[in-house]
Amino acid sequence: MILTVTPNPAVDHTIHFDEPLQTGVVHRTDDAVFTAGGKGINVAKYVSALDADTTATGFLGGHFGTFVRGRLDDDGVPSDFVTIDANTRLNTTVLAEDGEYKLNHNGPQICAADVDELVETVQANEPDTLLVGGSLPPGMSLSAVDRLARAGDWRTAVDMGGESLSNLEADYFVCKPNRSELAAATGRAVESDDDAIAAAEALQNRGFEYVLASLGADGALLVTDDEVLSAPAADVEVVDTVGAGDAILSGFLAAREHGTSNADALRMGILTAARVVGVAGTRVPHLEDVLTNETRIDVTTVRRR
Ligand SMILES: O=P(O)(O)OC[C@@]1(O)O[C@H](CO)[C@@H](O)[C@@H]1O
Repeated sequence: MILTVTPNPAVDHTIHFDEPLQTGVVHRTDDAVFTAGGKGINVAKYVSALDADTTATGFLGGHFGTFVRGRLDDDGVPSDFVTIDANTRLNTTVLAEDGEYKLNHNGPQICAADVDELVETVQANEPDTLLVGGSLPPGMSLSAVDRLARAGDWRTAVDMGGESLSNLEADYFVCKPNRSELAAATGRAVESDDDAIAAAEALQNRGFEYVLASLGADGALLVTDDEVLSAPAADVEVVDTVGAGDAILSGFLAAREHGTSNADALRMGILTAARVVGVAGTRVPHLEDVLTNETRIDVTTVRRR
C-alpha cells in the first residue's frame, strides 16, 4: 500500500480569467474550481485512480480541513488524517490571459505532539511505500521527515523543495525534483538537457535510489544506479500545469506497485501527467486506461552507469 503524507494540505482554488490581470481592477468570472490538494493528497488521488492501493494522511484542521476530508471521501480515496486545531490553508492558482499565477499560503502551525501522532498514524497503517509530499507547515522540521522515513520497514519517496532534498539524512527510495529543485538541491545551474542529467545524477549519487526529475515541456528523466532514462512530454493541450509533477510521481509509484520495469514506470508517469494537465487544478481526470493507452511515449536510455 502507498501511504501518502501531506504535512501541509490545501484547498486548491483555481480561478480563470479571459483577460490579463491588472492592479486597480476588479476581475470577475464564473469559472472557479475548488479541489482537495497538497502534493501527497494529489498523489493519493491519482494513484487511487490508477488502481493502486493507497491511503492519505497528514494534518487537517478547521473548515478547509473538513472540505479536504469530504472531497477525498467523495472520490473514494481512503484517508487517516491527524486533526489539528488550526485551519488548513487555501492555495489559489489564477489562470489569466497573461499567465499562470500560483499563490500559496505557508500553512497552519504544527506542534511536537501533532508530529508524534503523525508518526504513530503512519506506523499503524503499515505501508509498503511512504510518500512525503509538499512543503512543511510552520513548526514541522525537516528532521521529522527523516523520522517518518526511519519509523518503520517501508521505502520512502519524497517530493519536497530542492534545499530540503539536499538536507535529508535518512535513506530514500525516490525523490522527484523539478528543474528549479534540481538546481537548488545540487547548487548547479540547470538550463540544458545535459545540465539536468548531470544534476539528477549528482543527486542520485547522494543516496537516493531513484531520481525522477520532472522537466515540464521537456518531459522527465529517471536516474538509477544502472542507467539514465529519458522520456519526452506527451503532445497534449495544457489547461494548467498544477499537479503535473505529482502526476508523474503517481504514475511512477503506481507502476512500481504493479511491478513494471523502470522504463514503463517512467512512461506511465508521463501519460498520467498528460491527462492531469488537461483538466483545471488538481481534479482527477479519467486515468483507468492510462496503461493501455495508444499514445506512444518513447523512453530512451541516455546512458548506462
Ligand atoms: O506549497 P507546497 O506544499 O509546496 O505546494 C502545494 C501545492 O501548490 O502543490 C500542489 C500541486 O503540486 C497543489 O495541490 C498545492 O496547492
